[in-house]
Amino acid sequence: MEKVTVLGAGSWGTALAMVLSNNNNDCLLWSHREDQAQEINDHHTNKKYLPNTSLPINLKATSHFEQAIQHASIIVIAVPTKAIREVCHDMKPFLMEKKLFVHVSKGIEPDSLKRISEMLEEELPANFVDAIVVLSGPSHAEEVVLQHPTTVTVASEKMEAAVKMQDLFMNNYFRVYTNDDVVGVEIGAALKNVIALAAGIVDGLGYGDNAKAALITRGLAEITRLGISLGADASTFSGLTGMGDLIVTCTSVHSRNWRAGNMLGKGATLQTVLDEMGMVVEGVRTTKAAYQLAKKQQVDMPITEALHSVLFEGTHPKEAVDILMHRTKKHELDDYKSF
Ligand SMILES: NC(=O)c1ccc[n+]([C@@H]2O[C@H](COP(=O)([O-])OP(=O)(O)OC[C@H]3O[C@@H](n4cnc5c(N)ncnc54)[C@H](O)[C@@H]3O)[C@@H](O)[C@H]2O)c1
Ligand SMILES: O=P(O)(O)OC[C@H](O)CO
Repeated sequence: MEKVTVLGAGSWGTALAMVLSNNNNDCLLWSHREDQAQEINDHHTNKKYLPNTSLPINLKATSHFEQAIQHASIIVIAVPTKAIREVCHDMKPFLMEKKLFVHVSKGIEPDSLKRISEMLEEELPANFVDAIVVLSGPSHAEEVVLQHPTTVTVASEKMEAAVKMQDLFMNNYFRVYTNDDVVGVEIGAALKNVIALAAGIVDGLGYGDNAKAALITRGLAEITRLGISLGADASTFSGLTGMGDLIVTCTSVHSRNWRAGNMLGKGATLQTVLDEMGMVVEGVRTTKAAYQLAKKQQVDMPITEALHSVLFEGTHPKEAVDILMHRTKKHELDDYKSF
């Protein structure tokens, strides 16, 4: 039994805290909202994020940040990308010993163009960091809490830490693989949300399965190109955190990114969509970051560019699809020659 703290009591933090509690760990879930921590402790529910779910009795919650940090030497960070720096910054005064940090967020920071593990490295004092691990893969919280079979990957530059987290999370419904390609895992995790937004848009426009298959396949090609330019291993993108997560996010009604795209495709404005979702839609901010990163790396990312023009430049989704369809004709494998 390990002591573990999960920071962030949204859908994913709560689902992972359930996995850890089911595995008989002493898991403390931190929420920045006192009423939510109280609901979890008193009623074993988290109705806003996981309606109809009974949480394990051995799962405890707190809104006391210092208590949460001091509870464990394993800290799972499950807040949206936008909140990563703030949470790490707030942690600093309470770090008294080396800890193992696992992050499960899927995004890239606009402007700095940093991946999550790079943000953690910048924000957390190195003398208190035992290791940084990323956990990612095709995994909707809604299915994990039903204990439906799910597979994910843990990646770290320190393989023994990845193996330790594999053992901590793994059980009969949650299968965990290891990988040492942190860049590939984080780039796949973040960029699949961009493609999922686009997949939702084409569904919203009523274009159907051919268009979606095209987006997933050509989306994977541009994600792979970007990843390789940043030093990732090409084969990571055909794994769980690449193709696997693209499939689940582009095809599931559980996906907030797909749902947001779907509303956009049906004519809603971005602001209306974000107001109605009430949960994080990582792909919006990551589209901005991916667009900037593609320019910086001089990598051709036409789908990302098209989505950027829809989200931030007022292009109508139908027009963006037309632009993609009228790109210069080419050999299908041209892109792969530079891999
Ligand atoms: N939901 C899933 O199925 C799933 C699966 C895999 C990965 N993820 C990733 O996990 C991350 C979190 O997603 P989620 O689904 O749990 O989001 P969510 O919207 O369901 O919950 C986010 C939680 O973070 C809290 N939060 C927001 N800003 C905060 C701040 N500044 N300080 C502290 N807490 C703050 C919110 O109150 C909420 O409890 C995202 O990067 C997402 O891509 C989600
Ligand atoms: O609901 P989404 O779109 O944030 O996707 C959730 C997970 O990342 C799927 O693996």
